[in-house]
Amino acid sequence: MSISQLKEVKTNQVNEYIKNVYKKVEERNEGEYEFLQAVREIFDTIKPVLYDNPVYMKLNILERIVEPDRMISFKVPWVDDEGYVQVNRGFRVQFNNLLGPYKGGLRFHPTVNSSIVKFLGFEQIFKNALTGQSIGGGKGGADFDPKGKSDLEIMRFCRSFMTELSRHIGPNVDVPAGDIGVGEQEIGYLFGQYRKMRNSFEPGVLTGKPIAFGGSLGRKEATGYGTVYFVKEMLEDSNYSFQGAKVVVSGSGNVALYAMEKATELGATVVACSDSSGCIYDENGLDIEFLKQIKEDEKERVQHYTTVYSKAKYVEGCENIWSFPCDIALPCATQNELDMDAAKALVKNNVKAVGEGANMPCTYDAVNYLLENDVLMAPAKAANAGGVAVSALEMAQNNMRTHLTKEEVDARLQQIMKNIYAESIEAAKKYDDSDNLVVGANIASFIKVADAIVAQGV
Ligand SMILES: NC(=O)C1=CN([C@@H]2O[C@H](COP(=O)(O)OP(=O)(O)OC[C@H]3O[C@@H](n4cnc5c(N)ncnc54)[C@H](O)[C@@H]3O)[C@@H](O)[C@H]2O)C=CC1
Ligand SMILES: O=C(O)CCC(=O)C(=O)O
Repeated sequence: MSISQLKEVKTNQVNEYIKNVYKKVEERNEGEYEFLQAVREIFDTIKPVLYDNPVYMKLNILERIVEPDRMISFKVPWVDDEGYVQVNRGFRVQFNNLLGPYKGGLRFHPTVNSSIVKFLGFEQIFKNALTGQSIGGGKGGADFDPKGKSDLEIMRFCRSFMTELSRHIGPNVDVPAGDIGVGEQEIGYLFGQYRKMRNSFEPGVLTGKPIAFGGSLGRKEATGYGTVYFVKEMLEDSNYSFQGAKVVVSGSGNVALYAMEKATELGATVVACSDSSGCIYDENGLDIEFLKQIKEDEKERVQHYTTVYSKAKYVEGCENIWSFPCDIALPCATQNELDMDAAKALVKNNVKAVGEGANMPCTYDAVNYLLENDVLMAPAKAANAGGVAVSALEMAQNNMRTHLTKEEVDARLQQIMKNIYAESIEAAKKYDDSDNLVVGANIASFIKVADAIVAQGV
């Protein structure tokens, strides 16, 4: 057999293996579109690694990686302010703990279901591997909508949620944190109930805690800052920077606010942001301090911004955010918020770079369209890994009963984001002969997890 024939045989074996495993994943997870989307993106990008390491196929790494260690689903009854009992469904997926305790956030949002939790948990495995810290992959949440609930209702919900979750987690077992709808306040209530259930003060069981009982300085800012640090590395490689750039950010929650703050600090003008109702736009730049005040302290909608800044424009409908011209787009709200139409609008307006602050914010076809049109693409697994990386620093501080300063955390975060960029670009060049960071981040993280599976046996 000639060398080219041999290569063809090997390529066919890889394609056949991937096709067969994906078919099983589809059958086992019918209708779980977000999860299937996340799996497909990994499978489509790691072919060269399987080609070079056939042992991964012999040991059936793909089928082992896509099946969670366990998926927990539970009832969360709670009493509303009118005295009625409400029931929600809670979830925790413990995907794998090959590299460290299961680690990943909790999301409280009405759309939470097993597909959402599994896609997030699956992404978390690879993201956490990229951080270079000892953390495995997990995620959780509930179909509870905190919007419009009183503080007391949120507290009662959190305490009921933790009553069940507490039996499945622990500082060396599984360490949840925040995500959409779960911030410092919810983590505080969850921690309070865990402490009561266990009669034990174990700060390392949750991250994103208030500073007073073991939270890390810099955790609140870490995901947004980290996204901007990653995009900065990517831009610099193309002789470009945030200085003077026009930036559009979707969302106005934890990730979005701190991405806007850091981009502004680096000399960019943030011209637009959004919430689930609509967008605000000001070509002269938004006042980020004021935005933080209305979102974090006053819990207002973004439209409220225009009551003080009358020159800013409010546009109904969050999907309109991508029609505002910009050099850099940072989707920081939710999954699949940037679709093909949005990608086309961005390309038409000559966008230079897209940095994913949210998890899987771009649809599969949008990512490919952006790449085909030479837009620099910072994929979520790499770009938003700063939050969980600082969570791991919080765990380390809790273990050692010590505190890092905000400056120390920020310096560590910057170095971690630089390392993730370097590893991802190196893998892209080695396996894909390209600068494609989507491929690079997937391959760099996949190899770490696959090697751990091999080393730890069946
Ligand atoms: N909080 C963290 O440390 C991390 C969060 N992420 C991801 O970042 C994204 C945002 O999370 P957080 O900022 O923590 O949540 P958050 O609850 O603080 O904020 C979410 C924001 O998005 C807005 N929103 C929801 N759907 C929207 C839509 N379709 N269009 C525009 N805005 C919309 C909400 O109004 C809110 O302002 C999520 O995808 C999350 O999984 C990723 C890594 C870490
Ligand atoms: O800080 C953490 O543990 C998790 C953050 C998170 O949920 C994420 O990276 O998507």
